[in-house]
Amino acid sequence: MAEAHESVVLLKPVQELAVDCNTPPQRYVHKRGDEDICVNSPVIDVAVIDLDSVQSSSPSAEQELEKLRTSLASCGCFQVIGHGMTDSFLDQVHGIGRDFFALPWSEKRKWSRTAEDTEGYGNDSELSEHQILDWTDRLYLTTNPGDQRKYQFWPQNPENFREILQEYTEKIILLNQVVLKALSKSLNLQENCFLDQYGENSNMVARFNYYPPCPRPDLSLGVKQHADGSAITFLLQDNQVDGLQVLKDDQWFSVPTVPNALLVNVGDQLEIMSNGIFKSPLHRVVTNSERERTTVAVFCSPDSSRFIEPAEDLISETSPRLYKKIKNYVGIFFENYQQGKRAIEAVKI
Ligand SMILES: O=C(O)CCC(=O)C(=O)O
Ligand SMILES: [Fe+2]
Repeated sequence: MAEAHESVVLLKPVQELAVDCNTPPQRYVHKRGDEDICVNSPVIDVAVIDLDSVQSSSPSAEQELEKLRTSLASCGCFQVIGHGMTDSFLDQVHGIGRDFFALPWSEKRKWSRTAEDTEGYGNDSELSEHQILDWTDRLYLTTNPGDQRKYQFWPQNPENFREILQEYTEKIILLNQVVLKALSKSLNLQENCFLDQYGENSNMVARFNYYPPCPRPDLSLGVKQHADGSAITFLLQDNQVDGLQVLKDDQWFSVPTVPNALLVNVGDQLEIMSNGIFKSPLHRVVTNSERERTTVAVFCSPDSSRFIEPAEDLISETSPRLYKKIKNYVGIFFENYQQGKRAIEAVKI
């Protein structure tokens, strides 16, 4: 048991590897040509949507919804402001992640993932010996439903960690509802159309991502290219350091950080529910040699025991149903991910 724990889990944290490292170990190096790692990509213009305005009864609400639809069609994401969270609260959320990763390894490892679990503090899960590992350490925690939390992985250092993550979860639950209603309205659907598929026990997982400086940003990636298996991901970026890139028309673009905004990313499950109108974009994270970067992603999905499917009102003779009715998409996602495949392909009709 102890041995399994050591061999499966305690890959040396990237944060420790990065100390005095001139070049990343081979397991972290992408072959030239497989991943064209361009650190200085052009910046993409991601729309900034004001949720206050979307919810108002003024004519600007329609314009804002139109902007939302256009941005999603163009790059699969948008930035949201008017979400009701103050700068100082978002700083605190970011701060509990930054302060946690600043603790010595001996302290952080008290919340290490174990061989049996996907949650806790650790780095890339090694799924095969050929896998190229991501230049990142993570803290991965189920936050909702509350009775599925595994508090043995929730740090108590910094001491406000649990309290802030609890408050952030409550706010994201509400934000997720507002965003899903706006997305439905932007397609002229009943406002609860997507939300109804979520059920009572929507699933939320928070992932604190820490990217240490990397001596060769041209060789390694913070996160290799992927699409999210969620319905929606809310990403609190690092105000100081960029790194996220999104693929559009076969080209990588940098996603800028907008102060006090959360980046909303379409995941595969919303692609299914919208019958492919909203596309779950491929994205990745590049590194830099100068500065560490910390982000907080919250992945929101319908209750895993419920079936999801394309909204009935989006299906017609001219736009036939494109995806199967399925449940537990996150399970399907990881099964495919392990084989290096995109799960969304497996659920297409
Ligand atoms: O840290 C980032 O900028 C993005 C992370 C990401 O894509 C993920 O956690 O799925
Ligand atoms: Fe992602």
